[in-house]
Amino acid sequence: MFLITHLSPISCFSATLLSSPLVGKIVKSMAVSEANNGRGELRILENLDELRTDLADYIAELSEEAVKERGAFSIALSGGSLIDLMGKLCEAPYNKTVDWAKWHIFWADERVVAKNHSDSNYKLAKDGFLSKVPIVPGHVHSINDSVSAEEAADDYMFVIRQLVKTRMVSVADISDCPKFDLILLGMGPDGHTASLFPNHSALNETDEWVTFIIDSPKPPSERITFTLPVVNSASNIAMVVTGENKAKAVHLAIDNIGPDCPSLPARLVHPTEGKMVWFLDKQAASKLDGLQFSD
Ligand SMILES: O=C(O)[C@H](O)[C@@H](O)[C@H](O)[C@H](O)COP(=O)(O)O
Repeated sequence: MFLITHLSPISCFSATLLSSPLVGKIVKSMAVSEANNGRGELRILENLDELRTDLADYIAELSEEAVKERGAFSIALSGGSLIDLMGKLCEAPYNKTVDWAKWHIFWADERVVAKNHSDSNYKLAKDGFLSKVPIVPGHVHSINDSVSAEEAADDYMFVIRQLVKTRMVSVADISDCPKFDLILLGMGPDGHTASLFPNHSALNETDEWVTFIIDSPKPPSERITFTLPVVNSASNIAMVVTGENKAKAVHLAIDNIGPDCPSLPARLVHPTEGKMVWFLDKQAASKLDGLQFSD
């Protein structure tokens, strides 16, 4: 029997593995993450409160490292439950200790609606996070909400290109893709992530950094999204997934399920040079192979 303990000292939940495949995968993936064949590090948290604290610690640490190394922290957000789960960053000690002036905010995906619309990921982040910490307004790179989805994707690519030129956003070593310090992603029960949905042609986009869709199965239908090459060029990717309704998708996205493995978008996320961490609560992790929870 093996014990996975995830790295944060405050998050003392552990899971027992009854068989070796999962632990083999975790150890292997952590060991070879730079070689790009793992599914990343798993952090399975006892409850949402612990997940919030662990996620805030993780983001704060990455911010500190990036600011120390290159004087800026480029972070891309998603929509959904993520913003609420990042909420501890607005509280002590993070609200005082994080170097907010160095943050540059982007969106891994955005719904093509007005910025004050209740569906807007910008509005969600602004109300739940950005308005509560001293981020420089000029460092918040939201999409152009007054044009079509296609134009909004082009505009957003242009914005990112300018920031890559000035190195506010780094560039990947082995492609010309932007290399965000951190991309935060959620996952739907169908395995979609950002606005990359199962069997959608957007999954095959390799020429553009940002693409658009007008037929999202999750409303609203019009969205723009980072493409897989951009997602996978990030220095760090956090996949934050909670709730029992995601357990099957988590299993399909992480476990070794053989050749018939469906092309689940979340499974296609694996950083080329960076690191990936899964933040899961017990419910979302409940269908992972060989995992049994000890109370
Ligand atoms: O704007 C969006 O719709 C998202 O970016 C999307 O990819 C989201 O992250 C997942 O659907 C998970 O959302 P929940 O965490 O709310 O389930």
